[in-house]
Amino acid sequence: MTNQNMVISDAKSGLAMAIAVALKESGHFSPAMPVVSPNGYFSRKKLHKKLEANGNGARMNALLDSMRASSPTRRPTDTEDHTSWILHHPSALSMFEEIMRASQGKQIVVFLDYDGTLSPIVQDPDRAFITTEMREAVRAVANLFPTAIVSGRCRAKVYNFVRLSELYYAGSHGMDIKGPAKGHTHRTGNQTVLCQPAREFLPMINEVYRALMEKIKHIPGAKVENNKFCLSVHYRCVEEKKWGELGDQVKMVIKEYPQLRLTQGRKVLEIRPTIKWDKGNALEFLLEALGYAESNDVLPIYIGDDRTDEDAFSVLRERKQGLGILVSKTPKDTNASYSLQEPLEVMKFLQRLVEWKKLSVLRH
Ligand SMILES: O=P(O)(O)OC[C@H]1O[C@H](O[C@H]2O[C@H](CO)[C@@H](O)[C@H](O)[C@H]2O)[C@H](O)[C@@H](O)[C@@H]1O
Repeated sequence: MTNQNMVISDAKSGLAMAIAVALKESGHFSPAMPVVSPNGYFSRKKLHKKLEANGNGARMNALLDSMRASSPTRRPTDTEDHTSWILHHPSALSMFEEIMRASQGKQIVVFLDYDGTLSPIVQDPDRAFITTEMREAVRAVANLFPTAIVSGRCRAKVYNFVRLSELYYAGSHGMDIKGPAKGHTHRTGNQTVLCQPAREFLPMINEVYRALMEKIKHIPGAKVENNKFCLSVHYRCVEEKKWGELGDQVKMVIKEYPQLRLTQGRKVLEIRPTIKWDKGNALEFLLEALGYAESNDVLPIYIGDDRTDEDAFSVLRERKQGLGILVSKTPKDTNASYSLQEPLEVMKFLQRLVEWKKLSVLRH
């Protein structure tokens, strides 16, 4: 990807705009710089004009822009864009044999995001169920490889959806990790893996949860979800004209808490501690707990659909180890190497992994 031709996801274009605004205001913006349009495609001229038209860039609501941009269904994807993106992020199903060849002699460890990866995205977060077939596919994988669910949801909630005691669960974006029930452990023996690096933030998170509930209760469709060590403010069911107001209320509440930060997911604002701990750290923690911290004999496979999964994809890139697989129907800026289109394809990939392992055991 050249500087001139920078492609970025819808979800990130709002942030890119905000960065461009900041650059312009700081005097560092030049029309010659590569930038991104709200369509996900770079047009230096257009953005420069837009900034000019806005006069004082500070008036632009960067958070609202970003919320708007995080709706991947807003524009149809250009076939050409998609074809070129797929060339760089081929389907993990069509490349299955090649992927498996790379795993020769290595221990596969499977990491799975939940929403949008194992369950389809639905309007009501409390009804994001996985199918029985998907559960069975995950169970079969977990019987053959150490397997973890890494989710933004609180651990208890994601466990209630998945209901498989043989898995590792990393809830609250990896800030709450627990190992499988006794009898299902891999190399961790009988030790309970437990990691809660944000424990001291619990009272603060609960306080902010109450404040947010109060502040947004008049906005129809808005919902705050308490994910224990972090909070999710959902706007999927909020009328778009109210998004600005919702964003303002959230910013107003969290400005009183400098130890908390705001990130974004799919039609959701996430409030989490400023500690440097994310899904990437959770992945590293689990590999270490399994005894593969410095090992070359491991092939971690991480499958996820959201921005927060990018932290884990980045870790795999940095380690030059393993496979990041992005679940997406549309081109997105990602650190993943492969793609799958939707949860149904994730299930097929998991089923194939199981078949492949069983066959390779028979062969040896
Ligand atoms: O890391 P994940 O397991 O992907 O969790 C991220 C967030 O997922 C959930 O919200 C998303 O899915 C909902 C159900 O499909 C959907 O209604 C919402 O718009 C999505 O953002 C979950 O409710 C959040 O708490 C998680 O942080």
